[in-house]
Amino acid sequence: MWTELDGLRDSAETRRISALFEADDVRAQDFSLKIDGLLFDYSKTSIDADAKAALVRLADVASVAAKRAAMFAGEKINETEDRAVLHTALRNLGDTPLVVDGQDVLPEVKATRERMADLARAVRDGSFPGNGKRITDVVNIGIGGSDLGPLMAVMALEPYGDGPKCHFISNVDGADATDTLAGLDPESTMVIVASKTFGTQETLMNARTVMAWAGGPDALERFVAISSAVDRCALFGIPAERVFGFEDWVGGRYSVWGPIGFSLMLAIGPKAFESFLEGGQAMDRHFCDAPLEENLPVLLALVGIWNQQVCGHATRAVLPYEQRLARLPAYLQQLEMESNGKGVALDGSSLERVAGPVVWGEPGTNGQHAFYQLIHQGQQVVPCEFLLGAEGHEPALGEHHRALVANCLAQSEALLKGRTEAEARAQLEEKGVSGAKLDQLAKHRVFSGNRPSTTLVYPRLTPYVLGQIVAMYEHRVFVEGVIYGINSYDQWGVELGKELANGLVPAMEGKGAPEGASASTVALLDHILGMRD
Ligand SMILES: O=P(O)(O)OC[C@H]1O[C@H](O)[C@H](O)[C@@H](O)[C@@H]1O
Repeated sequence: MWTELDGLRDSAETRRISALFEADDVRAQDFSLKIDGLLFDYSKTSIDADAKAALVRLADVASVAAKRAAMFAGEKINETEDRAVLHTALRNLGDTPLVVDGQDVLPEVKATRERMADLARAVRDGSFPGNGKRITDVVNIGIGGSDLGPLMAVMALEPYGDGPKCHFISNVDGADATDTLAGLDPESTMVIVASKTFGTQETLMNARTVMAWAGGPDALERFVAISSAVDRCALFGIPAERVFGFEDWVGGRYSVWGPIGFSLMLAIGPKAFESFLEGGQAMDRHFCDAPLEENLPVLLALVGIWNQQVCGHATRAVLPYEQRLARLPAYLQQLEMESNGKGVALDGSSLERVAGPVVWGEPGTNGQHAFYQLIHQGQQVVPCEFLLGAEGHEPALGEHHRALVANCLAQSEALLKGRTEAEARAQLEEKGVSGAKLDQLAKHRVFSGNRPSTTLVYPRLTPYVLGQIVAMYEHRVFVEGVIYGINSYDQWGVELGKELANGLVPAMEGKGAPEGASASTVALLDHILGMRD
């Protein structure tokens, strides 16, 4: 399956991206895609026509189209957990039945969304709780997929946030609850306990702490629970009318579209939330209908595969030139690395290739003043994914947005072109530097260039556009997972640490280290216990 691509490695290694532009006047058009207001430019990569054809064939041979159909049809493609993968149903606003295990799942999804919208409207217009103070603040307690999606989206859509202010508690570190609750009034704060399993240690501990802060069980009237284990919510004391359930075919890191997104719905209102869903659904339609070579999530995945498997780049940086997407890299770290950071194929055999790169990033322009040094001159190449809005939300600050765009475009240009030693020397000579100093300094000012990047331009970060972008990344993960032959929808790799942590809690209470603990862990425990009062 990989032979054709592997055969392109040698030519890819010697090729310069700038030469591809010199040889092809329309490269920028041929290696970019425009759909529904989005422009995805992948011309600043080393992919040429042969490489693109080989990549598309790879997707074809891997049966991306058939597996995509199976996912959307509700087949149990999450084989290790025997589940369907249907987060797309949460943003399916149509009426065509979607049958899973003999039942159309859409009416229930819609009914839950309507119940959420009713409560959200009541909170936002002040009619909830009715007998007390108006809700001004919302605290979402959750972690991983029950935190990162809504947190990222609430922040991204701040200009649409005309509802209560949302806060997020995730870390089991008591500092998170302490600092988040500081200054909040329990009587005007709604608390959302969000956990797919309703069994996550951090979330339940934080929920108990926040309940005590709010005034004990009486405060439960301002609590909401979100879970796919609704019976456990009742045990916690949250009444059924404020419990929003979802099915196990929604993976945690894919769950922002449904009840887990309730904080977002409270912040921006049900109408704007629906627009977020519409953006996601539009991307679903494009993903299902467009041919592989003109399919945005497919191309995004293939560029990633090229960079990692052919060019050997082990990481990728996500660099949004949009301050409000500051948490997008963290969100994508879970989405991509928890989904595709695997070592075995679906059938249990070891993967022959390393699947799933390390994903990291920060918003521009801040990153420029921190780690871009390595990106430009470090010896390991980091493919960069730039995201950029053609317009911002601050028309009065147009100067800022112009500078933002200029910086983003300048970075991909610098990565592509670099600076030769001759150019560096000429610049220094102009400044009057000469002799040995010139020889030395010129070397430090050389940029190899030829470093790949992609740029996604969107019109403006609206709820619809955010929906498009998030769904695009979800489908990229799917395509990469299919090509690697893995199950992108389980996460067994997080379990061992949880089990060991449970065993270590008693040790922290002075009951001795668990049997079999390593000498290092025993010594660390002794040291920590010895330092405590
Ligand atoms: O939503 P919860 O059931 O509380 O799970 C929260 C998170 O915990 C886990 O350990 C998983 O690695 C994540 O995929 C999940 O999103």
